[in-house]
Amino acid sequence: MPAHPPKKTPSGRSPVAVARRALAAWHRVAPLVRTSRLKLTLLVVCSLLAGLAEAGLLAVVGAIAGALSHGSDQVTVGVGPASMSASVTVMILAGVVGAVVRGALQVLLAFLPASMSAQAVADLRRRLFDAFVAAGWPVKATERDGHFQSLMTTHVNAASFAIINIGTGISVSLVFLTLLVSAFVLSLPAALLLTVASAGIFMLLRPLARRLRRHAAALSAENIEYSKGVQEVVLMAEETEVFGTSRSYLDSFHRLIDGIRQPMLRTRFLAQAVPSLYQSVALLLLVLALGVISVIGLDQLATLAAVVLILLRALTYGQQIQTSVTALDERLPFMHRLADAIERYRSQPRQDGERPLPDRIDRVAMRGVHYAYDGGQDVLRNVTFTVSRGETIGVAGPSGAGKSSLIQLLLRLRTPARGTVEVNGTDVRAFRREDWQRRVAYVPQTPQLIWGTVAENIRFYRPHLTQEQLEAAARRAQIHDDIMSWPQGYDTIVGQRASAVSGGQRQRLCLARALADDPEILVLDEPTSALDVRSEALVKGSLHDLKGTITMFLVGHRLSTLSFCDRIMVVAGGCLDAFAPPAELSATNPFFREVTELTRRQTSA
Ligand SMILES: Nc1ncnc2c1ncn2[C@@H]1O[C@H](COP(=O)(O)OP(=O)(O)OP(=O)(O)O)[C@@H](O)[C@H]1O
Repeated sequence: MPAHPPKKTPSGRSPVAVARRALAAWHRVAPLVRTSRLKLTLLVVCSLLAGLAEAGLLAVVGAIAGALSHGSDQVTVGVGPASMSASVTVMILAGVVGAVVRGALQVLLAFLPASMSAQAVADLRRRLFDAFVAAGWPVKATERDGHFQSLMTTHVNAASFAIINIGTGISVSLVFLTLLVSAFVLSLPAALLLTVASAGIFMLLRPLARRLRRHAAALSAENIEYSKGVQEVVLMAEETEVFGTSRSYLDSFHRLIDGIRQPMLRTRFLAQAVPSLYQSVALLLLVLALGVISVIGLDQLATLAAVVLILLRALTYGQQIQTSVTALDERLPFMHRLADAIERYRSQPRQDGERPLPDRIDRVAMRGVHYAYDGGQDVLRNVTFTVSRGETIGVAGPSGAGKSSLIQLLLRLRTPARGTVEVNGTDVRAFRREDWQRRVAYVPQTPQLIWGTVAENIRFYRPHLTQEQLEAAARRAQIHDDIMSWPQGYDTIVGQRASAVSGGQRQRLCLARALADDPEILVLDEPTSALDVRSEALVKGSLHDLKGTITMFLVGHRLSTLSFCDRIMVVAGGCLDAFAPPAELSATNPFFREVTELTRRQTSA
């Protein structure tokens, strides 16, 4: 759910509505171009200069044409009541200079939006990534699969084009206005007459333009659905490989593809057709100009030619404004989603403390801890225990009892709703998270490998770890011999889908990762549940060797995994039902007795 309802983009095509939409777009884009203020100012100045250069050039061209048609070698450019005369040669030279200046300004005007866009994309990706990384675990844990990838790629790309559209939009609007003002300055009556006439014709095209905008919005929505679908194709590749690609699976994806076809056809068609119609309007304007000439006579031919040329160019820019607004309409939903995501990540930052962690962690405890997900019912209730340094603790209990939730509180991934997690008698929230992360290690139930070498996987972005430390950790995790048997040893490339690494090897590689920085507390979530017998024996061997040297918390469904623990917590219905050595639990705890009996029967069957 977004942090707040998505802001609705104002609709309509009246100048007020377009201005409101442009403002809404600007509201979204402004934070992205904050670092490019100088470029933005340069864009405005260059646009005004380009408009003036173009208007001047067209006025000179019109005046030269007028002079040549009269057989005169003196060219007069009239600006309102004032006028300026020079020879044809001087005017042609002035025209060449004007054309070169305008060309140079246009190159700059193409460069500036591109440069602002590239800068904004880098800034946006950094902000998004930093916000995600700094967000608390509850936000990350609820992130939909593939959503973050989509934000960082598709959405950011759309935003980059939106910035180009905004830059181009600002530039062409200013050139358009400058040309319009120039036409009025040159000849008020001619400009007024032609503007009113063309505005009337444009009104006739408004329904088409409105339709184009509607289809563009529909296309944008379909594109977002489509990209979600594509993400799932890869994400679910293994499952569909196993379950098979049924007719309904194929049909559902084909429907996504077909859903885009109609809005795309309509948008692309209208995007082509509308500009052509605008060009037809321009031709109509020419015919109209001939009519005006016949009414006001040939005396003012030069000025009139300049006004017609300038207004024709202004029309082209008007059309570009239209194109920019349509493209922005397509891209704004992506920008709203990006802004919502950043807001959501930032709204729940990771909690941190200020005090350094004590040199020795002698005791870890929970006191009256309650926890509930998203304001729901308590899934942990009044959990209280103390564990001493070097103890090996098992965490057992039925499925859904709250074992993983308890472990997540211990890892500081989540914060208790009530009660405290304590270290040496002090609330753990008081201590720096960075210290906690360094001295508390974790091996999740399904550990993940990054795409990189074995050494990079064990080091896991901790550059201070030496090769010797990596190898020592690999030995403790009983994976060193396997690594040495691989062709490139510690330089062998592995990855999440690399077939060279078995499930058991992956588990032991991740155990080596956890051990590499000599943690004082090690938390393992079901470390052997998905392993073959040999891998399970190897992992168990490692854990036996670690016993007593490190404080260990071991979540396990199979009691065989927990049999070597000093004490076992039995979590049931969110409460700590029992906490005692395995032998004592066998005699006193019903859950423990039942599971022991079931395991015994399975083994003897
Ligand atoms: N992210 C979540 N949002 C909402 N409820 C959750 C979430 N994660 C777990 N729960 C609920 O909290 C309760 C405890 O779940 P938890 O995963 O801690 O149990 P568990 O003992 O580890 O289970 P299992 O052995 O099956 O992994 C369950 O009722 C579960 O549905």
